[in-house]
Amino acid sequence: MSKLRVAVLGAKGRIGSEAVKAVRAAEDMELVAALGRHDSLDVLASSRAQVAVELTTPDSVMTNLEYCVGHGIHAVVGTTGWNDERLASLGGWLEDSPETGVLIAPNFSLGAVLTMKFAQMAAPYFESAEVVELHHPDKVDAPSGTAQRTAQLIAEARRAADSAPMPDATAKALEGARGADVDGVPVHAVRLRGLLAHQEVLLGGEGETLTVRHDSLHHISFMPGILLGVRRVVRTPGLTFGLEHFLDLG
Ligand SMILES: NC(=O)c1ccc[n+]([C@@H]2O[C@H](COP(=O)([O-])OP(=O)(O)OC[C@H]3O[C@@H](n4cnc5c(N)ncnc54)[C@H](O)[C@@H]3O)[C@@H](O)[C@H]2O)c1
Ligand SMILES: O=C(O)C1=N[C@H](C(=O)O)CCC1
Repeated sequence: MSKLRVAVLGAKGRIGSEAVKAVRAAEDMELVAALGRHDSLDVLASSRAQVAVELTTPDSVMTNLEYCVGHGIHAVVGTTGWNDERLASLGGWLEDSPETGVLIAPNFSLGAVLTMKFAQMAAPYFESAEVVELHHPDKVDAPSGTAQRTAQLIAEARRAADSAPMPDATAKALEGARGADVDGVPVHAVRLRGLLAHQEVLLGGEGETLTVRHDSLHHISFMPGILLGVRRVVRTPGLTFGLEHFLDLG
């Protein structure tokens, strides 16, 4: 069976350099290109890449994806910065290239995907829910893509259950003290040397709390998800948002 021809964009970055190693080590894949910020995207076409693993920065990801989708190159995207406007642009490009698949995964680690799932399941059963994400201080965006997605899933689950508004008597606060409001869910971001990527979902009800915590301690934690994404995206046209769609989580 022929190997999947894979390119990595952001190949010199923290996660990109780990992805280069993971693709090289995968028996069913061939690393055909490893692009940095100043490399031409035309290397993707000339190297006949079938899948691009996009691990760059929020200011680069859209240009890269427009090129990939326009050239029928499937993409597995870990880069953050997604909003409705960006998703609509991507949707338009995919309409013009209906056989191309794009996976956007706010988090590739299994534990983080499960954290989001558990938070979504638990949210309707508690009065209060807040998200705390903790990352290394070189991260350029806040709150994390994972925390934003987690908050959206909590909000969707609470809406579906017709939950009452969360109790919060705060009448006076320093700006930022209650975190960012993501779809009505407070999200707090910590940046601390020594950390990599961590998240706690705090849920509270009368007389009890539930905390769901996940820790990525090394970038290797994201690799099985990236490789799974590469294998699945080539047979999944259109946009898939979230690695959970490629996992059998019930
Ligand atoms: N989804 C996940 O599981 C996951 C996990 C870790 C990081 N991330 C995200 O991945 C992104 C990268 O994170 P990082 O910590 O590796 O950052 P980083 O700054 O270490 O790496 C980004 C790399 O991309 C390069 N780059 C920028 N523009 C480029 C372009 N046009 N073409 C090719 N390369 C380009 C930069 O020079 C840099 O080397 C961030 O958005 C981060 O939040 C996602
Ligand atoms: O280190 C990062 O940067 C990470 N980014 C993603 C996010 O913003 O959720 C995933 C976790 C690590």
